[in-house]
Amino acid sequence: MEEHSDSQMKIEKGDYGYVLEDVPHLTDYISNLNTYPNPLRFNPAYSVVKQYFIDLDDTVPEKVIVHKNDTRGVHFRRAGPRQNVYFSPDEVHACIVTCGGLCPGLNTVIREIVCALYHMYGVTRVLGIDGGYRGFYSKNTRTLTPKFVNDIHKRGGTILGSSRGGHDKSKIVDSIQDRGINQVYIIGGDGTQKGAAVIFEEIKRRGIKAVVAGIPKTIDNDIAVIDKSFGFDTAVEEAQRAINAAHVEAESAENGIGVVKLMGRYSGFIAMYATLASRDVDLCLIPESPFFLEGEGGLLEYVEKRLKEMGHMVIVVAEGAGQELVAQSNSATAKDASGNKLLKDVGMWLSDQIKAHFASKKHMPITLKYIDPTYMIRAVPSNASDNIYCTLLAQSCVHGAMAGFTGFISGLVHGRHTYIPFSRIVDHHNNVVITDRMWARVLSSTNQPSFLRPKELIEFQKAEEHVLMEGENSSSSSGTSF
Ligand SMILES: Nc1ncnc2c1ncn2[C@@H]1O[C@H](COP(=O)(O)OP(=O)(O)OP(=O)(O)O)[C@@H](O)[C@H]1O
Ligand SMILES: O=P(O)(O)OC[C@H]1O[C@](O)(CO)[C@@H](O)[C@@H]1O
Ligand SMILES: [Mg+2]
Repeated sequence: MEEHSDSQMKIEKGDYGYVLEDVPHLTDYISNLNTYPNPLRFNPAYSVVKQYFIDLDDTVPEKVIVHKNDTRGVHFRRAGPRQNVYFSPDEVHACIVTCGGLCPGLNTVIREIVCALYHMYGVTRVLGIDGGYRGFYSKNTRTLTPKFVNDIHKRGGTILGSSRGGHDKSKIVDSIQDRGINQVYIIGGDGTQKGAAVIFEEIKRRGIKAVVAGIPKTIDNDIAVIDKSFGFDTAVEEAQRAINAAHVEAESAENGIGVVKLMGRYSGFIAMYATLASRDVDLCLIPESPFFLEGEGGLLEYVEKRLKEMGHMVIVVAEGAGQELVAQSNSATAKDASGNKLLKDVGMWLSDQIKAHFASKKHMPITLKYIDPTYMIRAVPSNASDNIYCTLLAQSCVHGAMAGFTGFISGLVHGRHTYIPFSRIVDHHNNVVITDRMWARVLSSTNQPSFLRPKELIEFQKAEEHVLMEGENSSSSSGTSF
């Protein structure tokens, strides 16, 4: 195998077009490190497992749908415990931080990192950093023990608190160095993982023996490469409650309309999945699919038609949908502390537009109820399947850190736990591909028009072909496509 690496990527190439997009390791920049037998060998629960340790060469392919003449393509290192580790248990001083918006499952991930460190590896020093990145240099820490975290997975939010903004590289790495922290677990979204990559580079530059490991988080489910982000299923499940309420309200009134706004800043995965799960939705609007209100084939014409047919309708709108239309009536833009654009309230705007349209149609009075459950769907504790998923992500992350890997996130790729370099997930988002079959399923379930004129449709198809030719997997790189 020949090895190519630069500061961004560590790539190994093998036969038949095999590519390993590897993650950094402490030995890349520190020589003569001691190794120790993995303590799991002596753990009564795990020592009975036939082949518990991961083969050093195990990797997971990025693409599973292949053709006869395809090259083997990109692979990621398989996650899991290694025979030998690069830390002795009493040497480890770990810390955990949560950043960005809330997401169901954050507390489960915290709990399971602490428990894996204690129970699998015999580590007893774990710190919680309060209030996101700025907590490293402006707040007190708290000691995390299995007893302290025992019940936290039953609560929504994060016991550590979270924040946006406040990423100061030097102050954060100074704090890590001053406290003697040598394992940094960072849970957060794309912004957080960009920040984690910067921390990793600085730690490496200073030559410190400390690993940086991320667990990607966002209920929007738009993180590249991975099958699905934790908390997404819970959020979709919770969204059903709002959609049900909207349906009940709409059905009970003459020409009743229920409008539900769901999260999704750049991508419509929550809206799309909540719509498909519910089957009560007549119109689903997402950021990826443009729409227009007035005239033939427009949204208002469809609403009128649907009301005439059914007597009621339910609309689900992702918060990032139609932002360019809303901006025409309200052009002020603001940003949050992390520099993310603050969105206009498309749900309220859409409700007003629909009301105004029907106000002029005296023969067709409507009753519209607007439900905004945005924060309710992310503030709940994670459901059963997300709890298990969070547990495995946390354990994988701990195994990787103990094995000396650094600058990685732990993520599920086609059902296998892997270590993925930061650079692969921070550079672009996953989006709903509206020329994929999944979006077609939504259109056929709601019966809504696509709002795309033939010329626009051709442009979307061309853009998608271009992405595929560049070797990307489009939305099927995410396990959210079937
Ligand atoms: N490019 C960057 N470099 C360094 N730090 C960053 C960068 N982008 C964001 N951060 C830091 O990461 C933290 C979280 O970022 P952000 O508020 O964008 O949330 P996120 O992790 O993307 O999660 P969410 O899914 O809620 O958007 C903030 O403290 C922010 O300062
Ligand atoms: O109001 P906050 O906390 O900034 O979070 C809102 C954002 O968080 C997200 O869930 C991203 O994770 C977006 O969908 C949403 O725009
Ligand atoms: Mg983000």
